[in-house]
Parts: sequence; C-alpha cells; structure tokens
Amino acid sequence: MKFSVASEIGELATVILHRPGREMNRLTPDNKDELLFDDVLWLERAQQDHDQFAAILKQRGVNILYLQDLLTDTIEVPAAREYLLEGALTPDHTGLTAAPTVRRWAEEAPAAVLAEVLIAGITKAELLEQLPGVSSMVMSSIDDEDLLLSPLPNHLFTRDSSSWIYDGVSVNTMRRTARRRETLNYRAIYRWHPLFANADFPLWNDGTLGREMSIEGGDIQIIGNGAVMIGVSERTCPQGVEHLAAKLFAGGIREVVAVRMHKSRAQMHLDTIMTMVDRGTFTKYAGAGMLPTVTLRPGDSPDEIEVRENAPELMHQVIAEALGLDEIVVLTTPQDSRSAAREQWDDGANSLAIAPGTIITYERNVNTNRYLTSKGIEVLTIPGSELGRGRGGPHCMSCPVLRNPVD
Ligand SMILES: NC(=O)NCCC[C@H](N)C(=O)O
Repeated sequence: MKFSVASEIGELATVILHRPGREMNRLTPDNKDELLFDDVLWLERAQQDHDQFAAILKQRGVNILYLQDLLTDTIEVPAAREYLLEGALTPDHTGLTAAPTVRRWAEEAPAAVLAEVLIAGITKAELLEQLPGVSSMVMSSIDDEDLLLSPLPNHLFTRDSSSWIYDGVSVNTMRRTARRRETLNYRAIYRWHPLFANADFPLWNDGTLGREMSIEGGDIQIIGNGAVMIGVSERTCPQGVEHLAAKLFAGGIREVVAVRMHKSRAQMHLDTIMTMVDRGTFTKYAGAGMLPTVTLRPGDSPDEIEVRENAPELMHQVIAEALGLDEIVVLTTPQDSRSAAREQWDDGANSLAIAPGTIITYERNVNTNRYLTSKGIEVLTIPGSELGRGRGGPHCMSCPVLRNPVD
C-alpha cells in the first residue's frame, strides 16, 4: 500500500481514527486537567458520536484504520510485543518485585487484551483479575482502583502524535507527559504492522527526543506545493520545528512556514485557529489575528537552513507564496467576538477536509458552518458535545495516511 499526504484537501482515501474506549472512563474531575481534558466524558455517547464521524467518512469512500486494531495486529509480532512491553510495562509502573510476573503474563496475554491495556492503562484490580495472587510491596500499598499504567485518553486525537507529511511520517515529540506514551504505540505500528513494515517511507522523526524538541501534529499542516505550515505554539517549540524542517529538506520538501502563535490552552495547536478547506482557501478564527511567520528553506549546504522573518501583516501573503499563489482566501465568520471565541473553543476552525471544498465539522458551530456553506463549502456535521470535551475536533481526531492528489 502507498502512503502519501501531499495536501490538506486532496480526496481522503485512508485515515487512522481511534474510537474512544475504556481510557475515557479513567477521567475524573480530579485528574482531568493532568490528562488534558476540560471535563469528564460520557463514553457511550462519545462512541455513538464517533461512529457518526466514521459513518460519514465511510459513505464518502474513506478507508478507516482503527488505531486499536492496528496496535492489536502489531502485538502479534513477537518483536513488537517485546518492544512495547519494554517501553510501557516497566518496573517504574508495576514495581520491581511484581515486574517479572506481570511481564510473563503480558508476554502471553491475547494481543487484543494487551492493546487495550496499552491504551486504557490498568488498575490494580484489573491486574489482579488477570493475575490472581500477584503480590508485592507496590500491590500492597495501593488501592484497587489505582492505576499501575496510566491511560491515554488523548489517543482520540490521532493526528497529534503521528503526522504523514508528503511521503513520510513524523511520530511526533509530545510536549505533555500525559501524551508522551502515545508515540510508543505509533512507533511499534509503523515498524512492525504488516501494512507498514513492508512499505518504504521516510520516518521524518521517531518521537524519542526530549520535550524541549517538542512538535505536535495539530501544529502541522501539509498545505501542498511541497510546503508545510507549522505552528510554534503552546505545544510545538521552534527547536522541534527546526529539527523536523532539516529532515524534511533532506527528503526533498521545499519550504516550511512557521507561524508564531499565542500560547494558550484554547489555541494549543495551529489547527485550533485555522484549517484548509479548499484550494488556496482557509477557515480562520477571527481572534487569531495576523501572526508573525518565519519562512524556512533549504540552505546552500545540507547543514544550512535559510531563514526569513516575516511581519505579522504578511501572514496570508507568505502562505500564498508558499502555495505558489498570488493570494489565499481566508474565510473568517462575521460574528461578535464572544460568539467567535465560543465557536473557536468548540473547535469551529478545526475542520477536516475530505475533498477540496468538502469538510467535516462539529454541528454546534452554527455561525461558522452557515458562513462556510454560504461561501460554497460543503459542510458535513457531526455531534461534538462529548468528543469535544478534550478540546479537539474532526481535524485533530484524524490522521490521514493517504490522500489523492489535487488536480
Ligand atoms: N490538534 C488538536 O488541537 N488536538 C487536540 C488535543 C486535545 C488534547 N486534549 C490535548 O490537550 O492535547
């Protein structure tokens, strides 16, 4: 199978999604902030809403790969299981004494059980169900409901920890502790899953660098024409952008436009304030304003990167230039600033294009959806009241691996 994402808007052929699961039931009012959620979530409704998202994609001919299935198949490969256990089920989690017993269990556990553990985490009581009688200082000192392995509720946002950029993939270097382990699962999938193991593609980044080199997929947009737009944000630091840019340039990518964003929870990634909806056309949150950009291009030698700083008022022009266009169209919904801020908070600008001019958004952003429709964009909506509680919309909840070229 071929993997290639050469634009944000080409007809979507294959995408990785994660249907929310038991990891969501780990969220409580006390731990939600640490786990990067703004509220607890009603799992069954979130699953129904996610299924609607998947149904629209399927109706439009998109092939869906579910992350948990990919992980399950990957675990069937002995070397992958070993790698995942080395990375996730260490004595740091289970304690030194229980570790060998837990490890022996995990070496034999059905792949589907282990995949769920790697995503949803495991409590002491759940471990005891699998391993009655396992005893240790750690097991005696924690409560039944305490987690020995933490959950990964943000795997829902499949784009953030993995980005296909042109013909290669970046397993991203996550900023926050709550998301760092997501990359382990993706690394194993891309290395050992039969779909990817036999394919030849560059790994732009393997996600193993320290958080001071962080770069997250919500900040990465493959705008096309050999260019990539990357937000320097609450999550992505300039060091991370420079590192990725160097790899991309060595692989033939032509240009990176870095957008210097305001650092805030509401605008944690570039795709919370703007996404591409059609050829040369973006939806953009009014409150984002014009932002300074830095244009990066390959330098004269492989070690050099040519850097050009651009004033905020040139933002749209710089993006147009990267696309080889005279100008871009920026669709900003005319509405009062409170309304705009509310719709931005609810991922109004976070649309997923499934073809040029056809996007999926949350239904609740009625002003933005109406405006985009009036501008000729086909807007397909899904419910977002539960899914959005982690602050992410259709763009974040999807990791495209194959898009057809835009003519
Ligand atoms: N691209 C995105 O904006 N993703 C949303 C990430 C939400 C997640 N709860 C986080 O804080 O990382």
